[in-house]
Amino acid sequence: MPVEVKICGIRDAEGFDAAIGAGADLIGFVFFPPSPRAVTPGQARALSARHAGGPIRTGLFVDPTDDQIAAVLAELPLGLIQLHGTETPERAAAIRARFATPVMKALGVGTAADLDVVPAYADVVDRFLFDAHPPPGGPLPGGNAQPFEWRLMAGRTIPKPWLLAGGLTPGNVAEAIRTAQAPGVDVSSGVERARGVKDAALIRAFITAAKG
Ligand SMILES: O=C(O)c1ccccc1N[C@@H]1O[C@H](COP(=O)(O)O)[C@@H](O)[C@H]1O
Repeated sequence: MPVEVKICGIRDAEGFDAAIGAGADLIGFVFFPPSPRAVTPGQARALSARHAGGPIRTGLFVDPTDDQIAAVLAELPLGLIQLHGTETPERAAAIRARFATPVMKALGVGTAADLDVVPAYADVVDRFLFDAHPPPGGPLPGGNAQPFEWRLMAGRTIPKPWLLAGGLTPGNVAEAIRTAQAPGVDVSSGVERARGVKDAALIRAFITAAKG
């Protein structure tokens, strides 16, 4: 199976077009205002309309209310809702049911014990994303360019498709995939020339390295 690649935090046409052109499987729009990558639903809709079909449009939310999700879906159909906060399995199930949209739960990994919660989500989400824990007291629960020990994922049976994230770059993604035995990867900081500013050449290099 080819490795799946998600390019997250797309905010402009350069990043969107580069991700599409290089063959991204998923594109992430961040609907979390404190993030330097945040977009409004209208901005995401305009970007998404540049290309019909193609990558799964993923909406990234952090402990969202139903109203926040509804406001986005009113502008832009999403193929996947990414929950990157402290959403419980019950909350993830409720979001999935109410919006009839697949859900990906992001989980922070620092030790093997962090994976103990996976079974609780297995029946109520469609995908998992494994990211590093955020720095204590930091403003963002993800998107911090922080890797975790990739070997913690090796040999694990994860009951749904999953993406490896956290501190990935064009230079380390191939090794990360091999070490974690990851079926997919997700990147934000590693394909930016400045915080929140995607770089087309880095996006192309990342996708080439991940899929190569
Ligand atoms: O990207 C963000 O700003 C962000 C904000 C809040 C929660 C998650 C966020 N990003 C996710 O984190 C992973 C890892 O990011 P990075 O590559 O280490 O910068 C990213 O792929 C997004 O899914």
